[in-house]
Amino acid sequence: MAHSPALESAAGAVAEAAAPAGGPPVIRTQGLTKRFGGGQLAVDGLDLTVPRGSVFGFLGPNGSGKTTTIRMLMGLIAPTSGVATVLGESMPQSVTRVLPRVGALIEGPALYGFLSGRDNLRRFDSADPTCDPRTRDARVDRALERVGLAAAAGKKARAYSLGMKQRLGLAAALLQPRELLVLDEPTNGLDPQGMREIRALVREVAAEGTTVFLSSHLLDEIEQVCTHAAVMSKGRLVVQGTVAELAARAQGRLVVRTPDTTGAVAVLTAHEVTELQVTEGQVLGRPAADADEEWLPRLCAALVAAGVRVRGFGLERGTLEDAFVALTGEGFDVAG
Ligand SMILES: Nc1ncnc2c1ncn2[C@@H]1O[C@H](COP(=O)(O)OP(=O)(O)OP(=O)(O)O)[C@@H](O)[C@H]1O
Repeated sequence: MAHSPALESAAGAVAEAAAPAGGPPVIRTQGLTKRFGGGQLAVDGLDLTVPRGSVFGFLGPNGSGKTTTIRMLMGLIAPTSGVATVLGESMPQSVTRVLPRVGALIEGPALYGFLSGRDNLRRFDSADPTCDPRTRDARVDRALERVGLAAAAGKKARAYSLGMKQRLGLAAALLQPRELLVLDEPTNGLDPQGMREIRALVREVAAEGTTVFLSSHLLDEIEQVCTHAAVMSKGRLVVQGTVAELAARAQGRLVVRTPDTTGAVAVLTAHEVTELQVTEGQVLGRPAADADEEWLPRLCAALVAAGVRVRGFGLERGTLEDAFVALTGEGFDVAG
């Protein structure tokens, strides 16, 4: 996508509207940029603001720069330019102070296949110098319970399904209460039930006061669990804000149910409704961008006056997917 200054200023406006009422953001980046050795510009001038207490969805198609951003935020790779602060500290400079306050699941957990799920967690716990060894077993059991792996805890990790491995990774991130949980595509490879369970867990962790930052290429996932979202496309931030604000930017769709579709199309066209689609007993269309509140009842009256038998009439709410398509001018499932 060619970069649009209009989109950039729109992104800034929404970011300001979504800024927290009090307290510094949990994650903030300014001009964060990563150019890889081969010249690949993976992240380009990213200004991101993640409010404390949010469930923040980091959304974008494959290859849009999400993992590269997360790796910079976690101090795993250094940015080419720009700055990132996490929990008020500069990254990667303060990585040793910041990481104990963050639970992270990035690119799948590093597990020992020959160890059981429980022993893998014990290993993670013992690698953390802040964890008291005397309470280790209780912590490990609680984490296994939370992710639904208590019954499979004695099995070797190599016998785990992808979903079970993902849950074990999440259990590792949840061993200690954290201020921030960072999850890179946490539901990738899970079946619908597994996805629901992870989403429920994310809501639960957020309700306890942990800020959650999760990346996803699934729009409906973001709509279901996130309070805020940022949309990436080809390394650049397209927009960020609350999910409600973003969805509100998506234009609604007009739906007219009528047997008189030809007459309805004539009236809708005269009222500047575009992208008309006619199906059996129904006409769909896109209202003009500047349509005001009074436009809808006026249009309905015009349909009736033209003798169109209106059996149903209304505006359907726009989805985040509509917003994404409207903002980027591209479908969502394109590789970057
Ligand atoms: N180590 C690397 N060296 C060179 N290019 C890289 C490297 N890592 C990522 N890239 C490139 O940077 C771009 C962004 O990749 P990134 O993995 O951050 O995207 P993503 O949004 O997380 O996608 P995915 O969900 O597929 O991981 C891609 O074009 C990718 O090929």
